[in-house]
Amino acid sequence: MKIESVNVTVFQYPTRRVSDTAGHSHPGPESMAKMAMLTITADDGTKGYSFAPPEVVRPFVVNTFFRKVLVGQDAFNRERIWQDLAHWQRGSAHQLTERALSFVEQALWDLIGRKLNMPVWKLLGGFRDKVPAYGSTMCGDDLPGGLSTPDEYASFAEKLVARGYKAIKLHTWMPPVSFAPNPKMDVKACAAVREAVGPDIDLMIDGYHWYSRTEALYIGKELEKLDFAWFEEPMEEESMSSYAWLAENLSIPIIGPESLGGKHHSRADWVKAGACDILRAGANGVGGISPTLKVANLAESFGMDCEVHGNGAASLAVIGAIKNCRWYERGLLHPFLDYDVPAAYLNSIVDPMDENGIVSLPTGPGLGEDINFAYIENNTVS
Ligand SMILES: O=C(O)[C@H](O)[C@@H](O)[C@@H](O)C(=O)NO
Ligand SMILES: [Mg+2]
Repeated sequence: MKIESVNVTVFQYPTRRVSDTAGHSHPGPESMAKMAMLTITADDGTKGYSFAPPEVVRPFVVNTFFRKVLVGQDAFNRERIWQDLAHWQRGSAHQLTERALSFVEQALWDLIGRKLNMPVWKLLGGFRDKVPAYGSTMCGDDLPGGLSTPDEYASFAEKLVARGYKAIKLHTWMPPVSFAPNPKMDVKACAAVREAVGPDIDLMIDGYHWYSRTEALYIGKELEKLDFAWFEEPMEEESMSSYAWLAENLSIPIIGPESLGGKHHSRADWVKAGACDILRAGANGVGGISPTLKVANLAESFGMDCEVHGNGAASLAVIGAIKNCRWYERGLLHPFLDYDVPAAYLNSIVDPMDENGIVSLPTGPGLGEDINFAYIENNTVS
């Protein structure tokens, strides 16, 4: 099955998610956003798809890297294609990013799964067809009735538990929110949520990512009193020694790295340095589904869990194939937004959750996205 073409369709769709000046999403007025659908077509007509921000898979990236490496290759030689692209990253002047690599690799997996008429998670190992989800909140805000006070976090947490979630992760306040960063406010939000949901719900925090060691130590010690399940990205992840120091000084599990580059390579060094108790990798951030699987397998070899970063089909493809991931990150959630409503270009969401907080993995071929091709065709902008 030779790869014949790699194409990108950019289309617009309505959204109520806006980004702040640090790139974090919050609810906002409805606006039209743009999305790119990356399509890999094989010589027998089989197609594979992934969705990406248009700038990540812009024409320069597709023409300069994707087409030159993929076209003419056997689509089943996915690892060879991935290695060839990954090696080009060094000489790409930072134009071939981990995220671009992730999205083209995901489309390749989707193509393979569609060709074999099997879900990717089953192709990769088929460990499970269901997974418990944690509710991952948006970052805090200053929206009255939103996530602007500890009590509003507590009230939202109660709603999430009523919806079925058995675990909740708080993204707390970060700049540009006026009073952030604020370790004491972070702790107050965590304490209010623990008070509201009781002792049987797993709680985690993912707060401001640039605290000092002493600020992170203070928060961590307070979280231990609240029996939090993990402490995520409180400091700059480029400083692995800071995380090793923090993990040495706290009993609460430290999880990471999430946003650090270096794919599965950097994560091996984190394990060796004792910089985390739980590994983390996302299929959009470490170069795709296979590198995420490599991180999960590395973690398993050291008796560690690997909590997959982010929601979506690619995350589920990995989680369905491995044992050492306890949760699916379902989010990001906010009181003002209904997560269960699919985006206009999808007929249904890929991660439906029942009243017990269990997400059933997609049974369709490939990544299992229920794509509304007619909508995309009617809303194509380039
Ligand atoms: O806003 C962001 O940085 C991301 O959405 C991130 O917060 C979120 O994906 C995350 O950290 N999950 O663990
Ligand atoms: Mg995170």
